[in-house]
Amino acid sequence: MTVSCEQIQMEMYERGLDHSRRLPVSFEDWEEEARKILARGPFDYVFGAAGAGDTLKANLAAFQKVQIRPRVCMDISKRDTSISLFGQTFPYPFLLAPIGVNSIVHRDAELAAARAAAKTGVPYILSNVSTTPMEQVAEAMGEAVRWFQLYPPKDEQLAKSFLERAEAAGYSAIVVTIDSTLLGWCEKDLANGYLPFLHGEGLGNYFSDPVFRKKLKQPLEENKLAACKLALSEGNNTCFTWRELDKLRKMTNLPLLIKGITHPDDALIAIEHGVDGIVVSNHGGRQLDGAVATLDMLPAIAAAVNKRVPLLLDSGIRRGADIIKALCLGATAVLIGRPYIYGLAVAGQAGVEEVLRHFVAQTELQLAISGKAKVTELDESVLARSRN
Ligand SMILES: Cc1cc2nc3c(=O)[nH]c(=O)nc-3n(C[C@H](O)[C@H](O)[C@H](O)COP(=O)(O)O)c2cc1C
Ligand SMILES: CCCCCCC(=O)C(=O)O
Repeated sequence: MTVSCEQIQMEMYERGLDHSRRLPVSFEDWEEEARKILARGPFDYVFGAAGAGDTLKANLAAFQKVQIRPRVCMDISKRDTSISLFGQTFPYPFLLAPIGVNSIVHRDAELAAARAAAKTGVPYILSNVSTTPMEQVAEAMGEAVRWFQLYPPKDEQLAKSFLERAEAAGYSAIVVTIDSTLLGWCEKDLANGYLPFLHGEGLGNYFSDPVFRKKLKQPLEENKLAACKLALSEGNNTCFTWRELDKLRKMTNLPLLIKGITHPDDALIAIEHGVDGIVVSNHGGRQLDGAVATLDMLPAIAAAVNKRVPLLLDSGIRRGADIIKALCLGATAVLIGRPYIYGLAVAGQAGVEEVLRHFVAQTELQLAISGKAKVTELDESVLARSRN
């Protein structure tokens, strides 16, 4: 049974009476706690963005520009935050975004995030560059819903192997990320000289893959750095075009989403190439600095796509209000990124659970106070026309 926003709020007020049990509430406080706990390299890796960070800032500003126009005296006693995607019903309109290398923020890494997602009923998208191999994460999640994110490697046999392993381990959709065929210019990481993959972090799926291991000139244990560099070079797949997407499409019957779309024309091309869903994303401002904010592009993409496939959105989701705004502008669901990683850094699985409970409560509360009882009733009429 799901808990209501009132129950979650009451529990938080009561727990707050006991100072020793307090956890952060706002995104900014989780971030600040994580900053205190983590070493500079890992913190900057998560916090940082490409270049001057203009896109990261634009993502957040785009949400502030949109305002909700509430209606009052509506019957909001029975609230429904559930959505349907690919024939499945999910209790909330959000999923956990694929975020790699969780081991740099907490020793339990992806296992903690995945367990928290499973416990809360939120689908988990496991990153291709997780530290924990996908089979171990699947085992920790039992029957809970999980999707697998792929950075398409240059080697098609390796791509096939990743997809086959994901399907065998019960991942029920594939998210192909296409905005990161080169590493972004992340100034903090360059200044810190910190790229976790070169330390062997985030390569659990590669190191456990038989196709990848066969490609190594020396056994992994004898030359780990060479293996790390090979994995990175597989992921830096600048030859990936729509033709390669066609090949991936043929490799799996699972629903396939493309992540990293910000242009309506690319959304249409992706549909022509058989994708089942689109994630409107600029990678949280970590790739192209100066790129458009995702929320700003959502209406044009939604108009072009015209409900042929579901749209998901990420980059800048910090609170329940952001989720409501994205849904009003045409998203079926959103992905939560940095907020849950800060929860993981601060308190492991319990921290991710807490962050997710806040999103659960806020989504329901914001929905209700907007005057709507179901998230599926949200549309542009709920917003004030004061964008830009
Ligand atoms: C530390 C970090 C690692 C990430 N790793 C991946 C990844 O492995 N695969 C992927 O598709 N996106 C990755 N992303 C991008 C997220 O999936 C998502 O698009 C982004 O976090 C959304 O922006 P936000 O966190 O500002 O809301 C990563 C983001 C961060 C912050
Ligand atoms: C092929 C390796 C790409 C790693 C990018 C990790 C990531 O998505 C991020 O840090 O952002």
